[in-house]
Amino acid sequence: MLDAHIVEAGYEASAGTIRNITIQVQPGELVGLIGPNGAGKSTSIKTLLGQMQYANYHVHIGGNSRYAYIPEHPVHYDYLTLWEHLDLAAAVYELEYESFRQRAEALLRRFGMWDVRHDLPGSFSKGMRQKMMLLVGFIAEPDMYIVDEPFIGLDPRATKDFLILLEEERSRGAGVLMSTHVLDTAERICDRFILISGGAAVASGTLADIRQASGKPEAALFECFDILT
Ligand SMILES: Nc1ncnc2c1ncn2[C@@H]1O[C@H](COP(=O)(O)OP(=O)(O)OP(=O)(O)O)[C@@H](O)[C@H]1O
Repeated sequence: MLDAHIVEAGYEASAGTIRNITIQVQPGELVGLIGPNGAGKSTSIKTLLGQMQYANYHVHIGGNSRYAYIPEHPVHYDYLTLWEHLDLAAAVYELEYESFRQRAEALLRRFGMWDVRHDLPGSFSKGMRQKMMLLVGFIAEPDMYIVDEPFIGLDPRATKDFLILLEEERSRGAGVLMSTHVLDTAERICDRFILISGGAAVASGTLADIRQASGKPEAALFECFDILT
């Protein structure tokens, strides 16, 4: 489980860009971090990961939990092939080789990347690089996924495969924190939401809680989003 309270964080000590955000994710739960451009979603995620230059926060990732971070913008090593990226992740997570190999093959085939496993990411399209990030994240079967805007760049088939895989991982007990702008999908798949606007949490809870905060008991998530941000 993930339990975090961010008092304040930002790019400079003099100007905190986010403040007072509490993020909790239980095993098997999918929590959506939503908010307009520049609201502070990525900053919140980078704070959890200890990547912000200036941050005053408390974060606890339960027990010996392993987590995977799937970044919004793909990051890769130019001279490692797709397979070598997976192999590197397997080494970092200390996976047993044979089970790693089987899982890697299954994931690569599932996402249509088996035939390009020995290619360098420089030859991949944007969406293929994004898929590579998903595969690197999924390879270790971690206890917690922290995913920053996964949908931009994925085609409908990859989006569907990603959502099915996420569901499987959740039923195994993995928790997920996911930032996204794709509100109709978020409404369908998230258990709870944290709505961030202007660097602070303006509402959080289930869809019913968010509706209540927006004063519209029947509204879709995007209508609540419009009212609250
Ligand atoms: N590298 C940076 N240097 C300085 N300020 C930054 C930097 N990146 C983001 N910011 C500022 O931090 C604030 C929060 O940005 P953040 O990237 O967390 O927003 P976001 O909610 O993830 O937005 P988006 O939906 O556009 O990805 C914004 O005001 C932004 O201008």
